[in-house]
Parts: sequence; structure tokens; C-alpha cells
Amino acid sequence: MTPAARIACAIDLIGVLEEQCFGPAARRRPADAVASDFFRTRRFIGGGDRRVVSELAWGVVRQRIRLGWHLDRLGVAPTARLLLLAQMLLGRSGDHGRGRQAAEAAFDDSHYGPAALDPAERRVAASLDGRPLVDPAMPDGPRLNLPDWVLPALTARFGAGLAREAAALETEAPLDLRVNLLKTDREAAITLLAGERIEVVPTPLSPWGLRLPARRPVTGTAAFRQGLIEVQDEGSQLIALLADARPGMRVADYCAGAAGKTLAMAATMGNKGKITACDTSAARLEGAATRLKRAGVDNAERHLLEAGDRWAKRRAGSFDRVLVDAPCTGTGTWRRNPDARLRTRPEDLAELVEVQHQILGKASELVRPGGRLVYATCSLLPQENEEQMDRFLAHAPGFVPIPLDRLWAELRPGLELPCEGPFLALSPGRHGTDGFFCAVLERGA
Ligand SMILES: C[S@@+](CC[C@H](N)C(=O)[O-])C[C@H]1O[C@@H](n2cnc3c(N)ncnc32)[C@H](O)[C@@H]1O
Repeated sequence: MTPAARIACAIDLIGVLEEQCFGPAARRRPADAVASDFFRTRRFIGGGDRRVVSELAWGVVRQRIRLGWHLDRLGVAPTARLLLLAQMLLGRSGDHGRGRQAAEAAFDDSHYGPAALDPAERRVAASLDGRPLVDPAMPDGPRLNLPDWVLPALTARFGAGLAREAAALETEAPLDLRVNLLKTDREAAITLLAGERIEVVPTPLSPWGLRLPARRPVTGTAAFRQGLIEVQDEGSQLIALLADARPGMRVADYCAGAAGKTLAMAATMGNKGKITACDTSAARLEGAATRLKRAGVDNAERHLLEAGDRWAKRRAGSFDRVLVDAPCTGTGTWRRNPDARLRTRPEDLAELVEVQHQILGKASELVRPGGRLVYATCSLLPQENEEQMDRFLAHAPGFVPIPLDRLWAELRPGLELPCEGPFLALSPGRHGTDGFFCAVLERGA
């Protein structure tokens, strides 16, 4: 592909993303799924071209809120052409017009290239050229690269620390691994990975975590294929730690998905006792099967939750641990999914808060007297976390929170408590993990 053809292709992709993921009438599909469909129907595009086109489009996705603000200020609609043009021009102070020349040259009207800029687009280019991407006149949303609707909740939670958190949500997430204690230990895994030229360091909070200082593909390593390691954010590992599932216990992972936390809990159980991975999604539970097998987990069963299902009723009050890793806005993972900050809307939050409350009601019935209900989200928003807990505890007086400092002293003795308050609340800016919340509640005997 010529450089201009790559630009034309990126404009097409941005247009499809706008239509299917972000626009007002969009179906709000995840951007990576849309991009992969886009390239599947254009098999003639080779790997190198695909990388350049994706990077151009992803640059726009990552800065979409700010680019939208700049175009809105100029009174023009955010077409795919203008979004890419703005991305090419903004934040290039000191370029002395070279960015504009390059942009104008890129829209070269060649056979496979984009049409030349029209007079209105040229005026936009002239206005944007040399301006900073983060403009001093920007209100908080674009300045912090966050949608307006999350600002009140995040400001209430982080106060003056919000800028640090917003900046952390713009960085690339580290790649964390969890060592599978059913098959090896952390020291041995470090040595094995070094043998495969993968450098890792222990994570500071999780006792089973390893972090790659430089991103490398790990799924092809022997350590991964043999189930010695799993990819899992450190914060996610800490939720399994706080669940404190022990050998011989009966454990339900009520929203197990593809079993990320089931795997970690099966390891703390030493494969003894029984863990049931439940979910309403058959496809996700299907994905769990391969991972459980690879990890050598043989005390887990899977259960698909369906309407009218009597499974939970028959098992009421019989589990030592019930983990609810609830569906949530995923605001804590926005550094991994930059498109999610554009796709998630306030009505999703309202809906999810209700779903979480319903799930908590059902799952809590499974807990035996003296057993524990563990509630977790990867959200940074108090509505899905502390406020959800306040509401649950008001409805379920039989449950009391076990304060984090008590749990932490038992499970990570000698290690400084990562946060204040009765619950675990992790954030990318402060802890370097994804944003996670975890509350552990005990059912009165
Ligand atoms: C945050 S994800 C779970 C991730 C998983 N625990 C892991 O560590 O990989 C939330 C899961 O809840 C499931 N879910 C949604 N509604 C549910 C419901 N009403 N009951 C149980 N699970 C539900 C979703 O299918 C999704 O897999």
C-alpha cells in the first residue's frame, strides 16, 4: 500500500468504528471486534499495512474525546477525515507547518489515496495546526480524556488525585502473570521464563504475581502451554487472595466468566474441595474449560445459570465462599480498552447497578452461616462499589463486612495495607493495577 492508501484505509476504518462503536446510533460493539471484521473483509491488506492502518485508527480512538472537542470548537462535524486530520495536526508545536504540509500531502487525491482536502477542511487544518492536543481552554472531561458523566463520581472518589488517575488510565497497562501454584512456584517460574528469554519481576502485592517490564507475547511459551502461568492483572489476583478459598471448602464463583478467578481459587484450595464456576454465558463457560484443563484443575465444575434454574435453590446456605465478580462498567480497565470510555454510557451504569444488586441477592443465599460472600468489580465508580455494598448490607443484615486490615494481616502479613477503609479499592494511578474493588462479608452463624 502507498502511504496515501493507508490513510484512505484508516479513514474507512475510523468511519466504521464511529458508526458501529461510538456514534449516537451505534451498536456500541467493542472496537477490536469491529476492526477484526473490517480486516477480515479486506484480506488483500498485508500485515505491515494492517499495523499502520490500525495504529492510525487507534490513535484517533485513544484521543477521540479531545479531538471531538477541538472539532466542536470549530463548529464542524467529526467526520472520519477530520478526526484523522486533527490527530495528525494537534500537539505538534514546533513543527512550523510541517504537520500541515504532511497532512495536505497525505490527502493526495491519488488512485487509492483519500480525496484532496476541500476548502472547508483546509480551513480546519489551518486552525488546528500547531495547537496543543490538550488545550488550556478545555473543560475537565477532554482535559482528562474522560467522558463527562464519570467526572462527579471520580472527583468524589479521588479529589485532587483525579489527574494522576486519569493520566494512568492513558498509559499502557503492564502485562501481569499469575503463577499456578498447583504446578510450580514463583521462583521456579521466574527461572523457567528466563530460559525462554522472558524477563519478569515479582509483583509487589500479589504473592503469585509476575510482571513483564517489557511486553512480550507469552502464550507461545512452554510455561504458558503447560499451565504454569496465566495472564491475570495483579488486582484480579488479589480478589482471589481475599476470597481465601481453602483446601476442602465448597466454593461458588458465581460470575465466573472464562474462569480467571476460579483458576486462582482452585490453586489456593490445592485442588481439594469443590469449586463451581457459574455464569449466564455459555460461551464464556466454554472458554473456561480449556483453561481449567491446562492449569491441571480437577476440583472445579461448571454450571450454566438459566432462567427457572433450581440449582441455586437446592444449594442454598451450603457454600463456604461465594465470589460475585460482578458485571460492571469496567471503568478500572479503561487503560486496556480505550474504546470503552466512548462506548459506556450513564444508562449502562444505572442498569448495571440494578443487575449487581439482583445478583448479590441471589448469590448471597448460597452462603452458609459463617461463610463469606466476596463482592468484586473492576469499576472505579462508588455507585458500583461502596454504595452497592451499603445498599446490600441494608437489605441483608445477616452479613457483616470483614475489615480489610484484618484480612490483609492474615493473608499478606508484614506487607503494608494497600488502601484505607474497610474494602479493597485499587486504582491504576496509585497501585499500578487495573481499578478493582473487593468487599468480603461474613454471614452470621
Ligand atoms: C467481570 S465478568 C467475570 C470475569 C471472571 N470472573 C474472570 O475473572 O475472568 C462478569 C461475568 O458475569 C456474568 N454475568 C452477567 N450477568 C450475570 C448473572 N445475572 N448471573 C451470573 N453471572 C452473570 C457475565 O457473563 C460475565 O462473565
